[in-house]
Amino acid sequence: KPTSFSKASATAQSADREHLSNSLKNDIQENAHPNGTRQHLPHAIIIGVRKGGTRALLEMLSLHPDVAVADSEVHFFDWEDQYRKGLQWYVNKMPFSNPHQLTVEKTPAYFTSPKVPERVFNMNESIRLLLILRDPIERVLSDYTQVFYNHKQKNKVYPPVEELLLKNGEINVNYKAINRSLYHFFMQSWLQFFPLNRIHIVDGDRLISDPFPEMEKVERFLKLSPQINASNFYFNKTKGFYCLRDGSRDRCLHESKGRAHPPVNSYLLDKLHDYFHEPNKKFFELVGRTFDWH
Ligand SMILES: Nc1ncnc2c1ncn2[C@@H]1O[C@H](COP(=O)(O)OS(=O)(=O)O)[C@@H](OP(=O)(O)O)[C@H]1O
Repeated sequence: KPTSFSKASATAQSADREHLSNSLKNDIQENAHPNGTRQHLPHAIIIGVRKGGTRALLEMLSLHPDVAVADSEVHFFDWEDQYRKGLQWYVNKMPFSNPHQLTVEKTPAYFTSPKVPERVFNMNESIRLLLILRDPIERVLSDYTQVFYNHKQKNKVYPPVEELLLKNGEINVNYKAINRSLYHFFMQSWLQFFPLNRIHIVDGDRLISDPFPEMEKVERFLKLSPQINASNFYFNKTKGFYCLRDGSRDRCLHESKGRAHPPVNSYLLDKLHDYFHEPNKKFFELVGRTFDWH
């Protein structure tokens, strides 16, 4: 059990716990399909980070025959109205799978949502968690780009990136995209409920540049037989990213994945590097590992 188990116990009276006891895990119907497949609570969850490469990770994991993935983001633990629907609702969102398969869902917002670590712990304290992180500055720019395009789709204007990143000449710490890249802050919350060896961190920058070795590590963490191969990946020059090859089927990620980021001048980049230096260091200490972040 995590060392902070007593902390979790102390909050056992919380509304969440009561809510969960109303939908006891034993009462859950693992809906059976006539073909023998069933829906299960997830054995592993990709908890984030937003824009870290969560979709790529899920798609790459689904190359494995012993993995069944929920295609859409479920947002069970982070959206109050969904969480109130209870675990049966959650199971109903899961894919039908064979007995030998692991069920996996991904919701990138879980990592940064304050109530989620305890809620996941209450469901299954020995669940395996996958966290994909990339250079915090790249993540900020990717986050900005995502929101920029969301606005564009609705014919709305969105401020230039510099305007959001800076306030009175300093990094705007209230800008959400900056805040979400403070990995050490959110990681601390997860480590209050889960030991480090239950959280596998995927290097999102490496998943982009050379996905196969990262996926081998994921297979090992999930105790899956090594079935994903280097031949499952090929570099698509037009897309500028690796795409997947599954039997004779080739597929790249959606065009919204791998978009160009706005150019940022070197003055602002230096400021961002300075700003993230300490938080990154704290994160490396927390997880006992370093990453090639600039
Ligand atoms: N193989 C491959 N193909 C395309 N894109 C890839 C791939 N591997 C990782 N990525 C990176 O994934 C980034 C999007 O991250 P997420 O899927 O976590 O975004 S989201 O939070 O679900 O919106 C996305 O961010 P952007 O480059 O900013 O679009 C990609 O850099």
